Amino acid sequence: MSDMLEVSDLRVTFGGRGRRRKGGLAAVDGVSLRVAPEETLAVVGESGSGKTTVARCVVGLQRPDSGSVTFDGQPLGPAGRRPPELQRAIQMVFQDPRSSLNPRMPVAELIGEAWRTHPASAPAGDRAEALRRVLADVGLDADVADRRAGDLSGGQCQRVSIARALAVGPRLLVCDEAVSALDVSVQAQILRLLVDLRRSHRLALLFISHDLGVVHQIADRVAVMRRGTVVEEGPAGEVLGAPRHEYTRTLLDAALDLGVEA
Ligand SMILES: Nc1ncnc2c1ncn2[C@@H]1O[C@H](COP(=O)(O)OP(=O)(O)OP(=O)(O)O)[C@@H](O)[C@H]1O
Repeated sequence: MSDMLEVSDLRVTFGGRGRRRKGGLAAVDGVSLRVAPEETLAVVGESGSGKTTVARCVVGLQRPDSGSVTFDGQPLGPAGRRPPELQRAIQMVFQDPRSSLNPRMPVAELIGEAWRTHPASAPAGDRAEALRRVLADVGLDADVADRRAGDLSGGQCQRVSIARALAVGPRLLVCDEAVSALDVSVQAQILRLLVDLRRSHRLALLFISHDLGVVHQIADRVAVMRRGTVVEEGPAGEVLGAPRHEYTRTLLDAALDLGVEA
C-alpha cells in the first residue's frame, strides 16, 4: 500500500541562540515516518522522547526547523496555511479531553463549531439527525447533545472529542496519549471504539503512546523513539515480540515489570 502521510527527516529544536538555535534542545532530530491509508502506526517512547512534537508537526501546530510532512504527496505547512481539504483530513485527539473541550459548551455546540470551522463537512440537510448520527458513531446517546462537556465523565468527554474529529470527515486521526488520562476500564472501551471506527470510517491512526500494553492492542506498525530519534520501526508483532534494539527491550522489560502484557 502506498503511503498517505510521509514525515521526512524532521528536526525541531527548542531554545538556543540564533537561526541555528545554538545550544538548544533537539527535541526531534531527523525523524522519518510513514502511514498508509487505514493503517495504525504507533509511536512509543519514554516521556520527553519527542513523540508529541512529531504529532504537533503533523497537525501543523509546530513548525519544524527542517524536514517535511506530506499528505498524498502534498507538502503540509502550518495549520492555518493548509488547504481546507487537507486541514480536514488530519484531525487530532488530545490526551485530556477536559482541557481540550470548553467545559461550558454543550456538546451540540462543540460539534457545530467543528462544522463551522470546516464548512465543507457541515451537513447539508437535517443537522439534528447528523448530530445524532455522529454521536451514535462514538457510542453516545442523542440526549448528550444538550449536556455541557464539563458535566460529562472523562470517557464521555473523550468520545465527544473523537466525535468532533470524526464530524469533519478525517482520513487520519492523530491520537496523542488519547487514552492515558482514563481509568483502565474506560481506556479499554475507547481503544475498542478507535479500532471499530478505524474500520467503519476507513481511518488511519497515528497513535502516540508511552504504554506498550495499549499499543499492542491497536498498532499495525510501531516506531520507537528515544531522545528525538526513531531507534526501531517495524510491524507491531516484530517490534513488540522480538525487538532488535536494546532500548526497545528496556521499554518492554519495564512494561513487564509493571505487569503490562505487551
Ligand atoms: N514548547 C516547548 N518549549 C521548550 N521545550 C519543549 C517544548 N515542547 C517540548 N519541549 C521539550 O522537547 C522534548 C520532547 O518533548 P515531547 O513533548 O515531544 O516528548 P514526548 O515524548 O511527547 O513526552 P511526553 O510523553 O512527556 O509528552 C522534551 O525535552 C520537552 O521538554
